[in-house]
Amino acid sequence: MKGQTSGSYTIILRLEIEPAVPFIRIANAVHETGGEIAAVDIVSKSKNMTVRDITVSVSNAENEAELIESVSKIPGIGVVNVSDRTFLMHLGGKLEVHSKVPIKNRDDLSHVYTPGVARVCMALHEDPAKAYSLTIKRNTVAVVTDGTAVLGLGDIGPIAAMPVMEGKAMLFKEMAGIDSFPICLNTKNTEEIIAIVKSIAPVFGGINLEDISSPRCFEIEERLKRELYIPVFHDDQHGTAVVMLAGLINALKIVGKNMSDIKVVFSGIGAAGVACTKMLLAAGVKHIVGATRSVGIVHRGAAYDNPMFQWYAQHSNPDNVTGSLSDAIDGADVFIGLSGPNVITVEDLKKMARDPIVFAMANPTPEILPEVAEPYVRVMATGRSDYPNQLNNVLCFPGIFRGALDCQATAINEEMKLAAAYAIASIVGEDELNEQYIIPSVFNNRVVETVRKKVIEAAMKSGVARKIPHGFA
Ligand SMILES: NC(=O)C1=CN([C@@H]2O[C@H](COP(=O)(O)OP(=O)(O)OC[C@H]3O[C@@H](n4cnc5c(N)ncnc54)[C@H](O)[C@@H]3O)[C@@H](O)[C@H]2O)C=CC1
Ligand SMILES: CC(=O)C(=O)O
Ligand SMILES: [Mg+2]
Repeated sequence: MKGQTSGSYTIILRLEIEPAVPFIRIANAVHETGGEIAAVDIVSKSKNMTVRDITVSVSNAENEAELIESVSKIPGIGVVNVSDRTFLMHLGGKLEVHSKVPIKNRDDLSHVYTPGVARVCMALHEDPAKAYSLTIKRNTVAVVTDGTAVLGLGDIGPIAAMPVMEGKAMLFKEMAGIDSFPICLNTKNTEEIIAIVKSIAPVFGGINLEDISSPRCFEIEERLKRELYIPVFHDDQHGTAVVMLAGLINALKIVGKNMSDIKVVFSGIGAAGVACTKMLLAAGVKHIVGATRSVGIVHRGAAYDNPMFQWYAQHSNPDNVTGSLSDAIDGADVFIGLSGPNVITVEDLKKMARDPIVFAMANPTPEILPEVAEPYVRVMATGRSDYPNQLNNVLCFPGIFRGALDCQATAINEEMKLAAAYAIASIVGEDELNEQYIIPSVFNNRVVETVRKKVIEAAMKSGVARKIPHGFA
């Protein structure tokens, strides 16, 4: 089946090719099945046989099978092996622990371990605050999940969640130099999760909650924030909201509209949808309507089991309209998708107000694909790295935690989140801003430092910083 190929679905075909077979036969077979050749390498060459690795982007598993069959049918070609680059990068996991001090002899050993270590233990026993200078606490964050809302894949459990959590830990390290560790819990019980996180908290300078489904995520975060003295941050709520706001600040400049005048429609009222709604309300948006697959447009007068839907009904939908997502989108200036794949259509986009802004942020498959939506929208963004305008919480969590850890903040509060959003938006200069560039790249090395600086300033101003880092007065 042909479809859109993706840089993240890449296979490597190792082929034995007899000399009589022209390469164009292979290229045609790949092309005809919808694959795209990304690279060709020679592994070995002899008089009778050339072994090549052909790296090919495919659209899905069905496309992969079709492509392999088509190539293997070419006379004089043998398919030796097929490997998947994404899986190869996960072999053995993506993280390891390094020690900072070499242990080469007994003397080293007696300092880093017993007997020397005992004196350090007793110093910490007398003054636990010294953990920030004498242990890994200063620079270590726990990435905690129960595997119940992993990307848009849903409740796939703690083991299946590991690759995402290892990925988040890598991003903390690569982007912000923060050490972090994936902690995937084999329980969905709210009280158990709270108790476990509180029990492991002594090791960590911060807790990043990840991919915990709503509405449990709200209580878990609220309780941990109240009961711990280190920052607790549910990334899917606040990291997403910060980045979404940054994107919207810039997108509105392009279309010449104000926060206070726009109508925003949300698909998905889970962790991310609720937090983004709160962030927009704080930023001055007055007209927000939210819908989900299960209950349609959330409105006053309906009885919802989910307590967050009750809250949502009270704080959105000023005209108290009812119906489906498709009804809600009528006349909307902005669509924000934090739900699941392919939930809106071109017909829905045609009903939006002038210069539609569409943030289809569901991962890995957005609410509508950019190539489908683009002819009908002015600004299009997704959560993915293979399209322009990547609105993904990775733009926020490394920098916001870097700032919070550096000033030993007791919390990450609203002031710090707003500061982070404006910091991210500010990186795209007025002269650079355009429909394809509303948000800086994840690889823009100014992002983390700019967010860190503004977050530290906001933490100091709002009274949650316990330490004034060097360079801040
Ligand atoms: N781009 C980004 O940075 C981020 C994107 N997300 C994406 O947002 C989505 C929701 O994440 P969370 O709020 O953490 O999950 P959640 O489980 O807390 O909430 C999901 C919400 O989406 C709705 N939903 C799920 N599948 C749907 C479908 N096929 N059609 C319509 N509604 C559907 C549910 O009813 C619920 O309201 C996921 O796809 C996730 O990958 C989440 C966080 C960050
Ligand atoms: C990006 C992210 O955190 C998510 O899709 O869940
Ligand atoms: Mg997430």
